[in-house]
Amino acid sequence: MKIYFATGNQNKVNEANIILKGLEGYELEHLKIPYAEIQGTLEEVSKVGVKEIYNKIKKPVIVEDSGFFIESLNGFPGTYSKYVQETLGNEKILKLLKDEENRKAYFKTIIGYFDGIDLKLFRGEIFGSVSKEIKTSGFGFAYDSIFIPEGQNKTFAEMTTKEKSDISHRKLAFYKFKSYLESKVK
Ligand SMILES: O=c1[nH]c(=O)c2ncn([C@@H]3O[C@H](COP(=O)(O)OP(=O)(O)OP(=O)(O)O)[C@@H](O)[C@H]3O)c2[nH]1
Ligand SMILES: [Mg+2]
Repeated sequence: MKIYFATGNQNKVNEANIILKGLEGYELEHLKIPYAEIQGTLEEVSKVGVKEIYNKIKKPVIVEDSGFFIESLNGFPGTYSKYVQETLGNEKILKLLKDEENRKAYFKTIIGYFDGIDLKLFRGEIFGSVSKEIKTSGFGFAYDSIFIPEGQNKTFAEMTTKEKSDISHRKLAFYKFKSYLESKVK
């Protein structure tokens, strides 16, 4: 069965394909249809977005809304992560955190699934800290070069996409989605 993934972010599709590798009976197809991202939580954006796309294609579909949340900045940039990444960027984010002791941060992903009957949300989060400098080996995207997952000594951008996808917020959310799909097949 084909499931459509409506996103404008190829990085998400790449990571989702790695995570869902080996899933029997389903095939994920990238759909480059945009959807309105309401001002709200990741959960609200995903719920409204997945219904909007379903109503256009009338086929099982997922959307994914994610964000990067910095504790000492009261959760900023959160649901505005894309806009903040495009306007401020990592250099200025690190400037905001200059001399800040509390470097705690986390990524959160919500996958919204709708097939016309079932509306489901799948959440993934990974906690860690903001690095003191931009560190990359050329992997990852956006905030990956300033985020060090808990228990690791390198940023997401210093990890290969496979290494990141073994532990990321996206992995956890897609893993729950995969378990849900496998339970439907039974
Ligand atoms: O360093 C990062 N590692 C990640 O793994 C990651 N996942 C999301 N993000 C950031 O948060 C925004 C979410 O915005 P977002 O979920 O609306 O995605 P998007 O607008 O890029 O695509 P989409 O909405 O078409 O799916 C994105 O633009 C990125 O800046 C990430 N940053
Ligand atoms: Mg978006």
